[in-house]
Amino acid sequence: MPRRKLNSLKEKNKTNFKSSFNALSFIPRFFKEIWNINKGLFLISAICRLIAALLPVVILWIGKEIVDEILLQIELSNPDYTQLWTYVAVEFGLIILSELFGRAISLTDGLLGDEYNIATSVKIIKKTNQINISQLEDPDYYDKLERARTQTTGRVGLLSNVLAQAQSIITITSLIVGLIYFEPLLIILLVLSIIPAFINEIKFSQQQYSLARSWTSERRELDYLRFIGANNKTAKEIKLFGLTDFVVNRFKNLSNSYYLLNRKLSIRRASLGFLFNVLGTVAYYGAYVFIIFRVLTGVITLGELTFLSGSFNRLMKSLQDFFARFTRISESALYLKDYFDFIDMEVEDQSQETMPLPKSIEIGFEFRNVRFAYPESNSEVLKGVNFTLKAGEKMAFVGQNGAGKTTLIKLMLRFYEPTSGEILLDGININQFNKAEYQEYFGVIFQDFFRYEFTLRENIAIGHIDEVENLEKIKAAAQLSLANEVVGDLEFGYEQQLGRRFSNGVELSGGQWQKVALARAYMKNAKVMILDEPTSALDAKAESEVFTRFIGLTESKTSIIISHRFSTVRQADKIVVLKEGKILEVGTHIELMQNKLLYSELFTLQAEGYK
Ligand SMILES: Nc1ncnc2c1ncn2[C@@H]1O[C@H](COP(=O)(O)OP(=O)(O)OP(=O)(O)O)[C@@H](O)[C@H]1O
Repeated sequence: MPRRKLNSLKEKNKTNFKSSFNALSFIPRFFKEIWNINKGLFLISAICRLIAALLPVVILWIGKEIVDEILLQIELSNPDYTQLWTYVAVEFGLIILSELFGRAISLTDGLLGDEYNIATSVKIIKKTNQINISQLEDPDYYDKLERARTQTTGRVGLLSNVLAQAQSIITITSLIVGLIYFEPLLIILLVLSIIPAFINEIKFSQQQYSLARSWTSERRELDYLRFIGANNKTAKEIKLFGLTDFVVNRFKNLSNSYYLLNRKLSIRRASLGFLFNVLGTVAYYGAYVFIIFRVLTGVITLGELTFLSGSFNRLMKSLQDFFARFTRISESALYLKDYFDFIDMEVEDQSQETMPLPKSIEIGFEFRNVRFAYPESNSEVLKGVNFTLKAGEKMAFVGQNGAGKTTLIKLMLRFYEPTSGEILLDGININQFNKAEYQEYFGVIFQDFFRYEFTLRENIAIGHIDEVENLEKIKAAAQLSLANEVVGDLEFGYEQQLGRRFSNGVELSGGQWQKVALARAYMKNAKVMILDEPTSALDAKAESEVFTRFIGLTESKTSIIISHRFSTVRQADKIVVLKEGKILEVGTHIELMQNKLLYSELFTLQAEGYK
């Protein structure tokens, strides 16, 4: 396993110095986003930093004046300390001010960071909604989404780092001006001692980013293993099947290989970093000895010694911080690039001229020689499918697992495009309609419907979220799907929190969840209703009742139901039997029973099972 990872590190995403620097070009856009989020707060932060940046050199200079003033007054027979105490008072005031600005900066950074965090999270959620289902199912796109989503804290850190960097530049410039004024030679010593450490930092941070990036999918796997190894949903199976060691070993193997690679890099980074920092300290003491000599030979005063050694020390520290921060910034900027890459991901152009959708369905849907293979897959899932679904007709799809039933629905809903062939609505290719408007036509409950850990009321309202406050409608939908039977057992009725993730949450049984999901279908007055195995977890009596109500309520509606239960299927007007991506038979229950092909075989098998 480790070998595979080492190779993958070499192969994947070899970012270099250039890409680190290139990523910095995203910073202006980043600041534009922050500026747009809260201009006032941003301005306050900038002003506080500007003032705070100039304070160190002013404080050092006052310190010099204090020392020189003390020395001057000591020499005098009739000393006057007014000036001295004024300097001390000013220094005291400045220190308090610097504390105040320091606090103001952390406060504004924190607030801006929070606002930015909220705004980007919202952006990511909205963008995810614009992206095609096919893109979301593609691992490469998913990795991008993952990096954009998980690096939010990194981007917030970037904000204060970049602002601190701007502040640092002003402080450094002011200290350099002071040093040049008294001892220009010291600058050269300073620069020489700091550059190697900077190059070292940049090189390693880039390598560490490269490693982290090339491990995006493995990190997803690690997250997944952590999830299945430690949560209440999988606990039953993990315990019963004794899977703990299996999950732990898999987790350990994967994380160890990352740990080893990262450790190697970190040790090299730390050792070289230490060596270069020692070089900095040597330079500092060299400068110190040099200044002491200058005082001893009477070239500079004791006050100037205080100022120079203070400035040199502060400057060295500031430069070290500056360079370390620079590498942190270029590292975070690479994550920023991931975020902007995701935000800039191309979405389908919705602005094209589209045909108006028919107000009501007159003719119906027609699948004409539809073939389809999932992206990145070589095998065709649908191999030339032809059928019509007339307006108002109730159709059932039947077929063994993997026959292509759900895929047909996904194509009808335009989650994917057929590889060839066409799907028509009232004679017009469904591609011609505005996608969002077209999808509004449908009320769909998928077999893998999501169990939202919201309240029961919200879970039902998901079907038409605008009606979330319309309890009457929600209750009516619950009655039709039998979800009202669930309500009686819940302490807080429709306001009951569902699922175990949050406090007071109650878990429902599989069948109860299905009744709740089914209620969603009744929330919307959709023109086409699609139920993809929505009743598999219901007991036989409940299913028959649910389906009779469904038929009754959707009498004038076009609908499709996918089910493996023939007692349900037989009630449909038309049954489509699929086998390995092809239509084997189409007809009513009676017609198909007379055909004596797959349908009658499966029906008889199931009927015998119930005897
Ligand atoms: N997102 C996907 N990417 C690649 N292949 C997929 C994807 N979804 C489904 N498939 C494949 O397409 C084939 C048909 O799947 P589909 O879900 O349409 O079957 P189904 O008839 O609804 O089956 P079931 O009765 O088990 O629900 C299967 O072989 C499946 O592996």
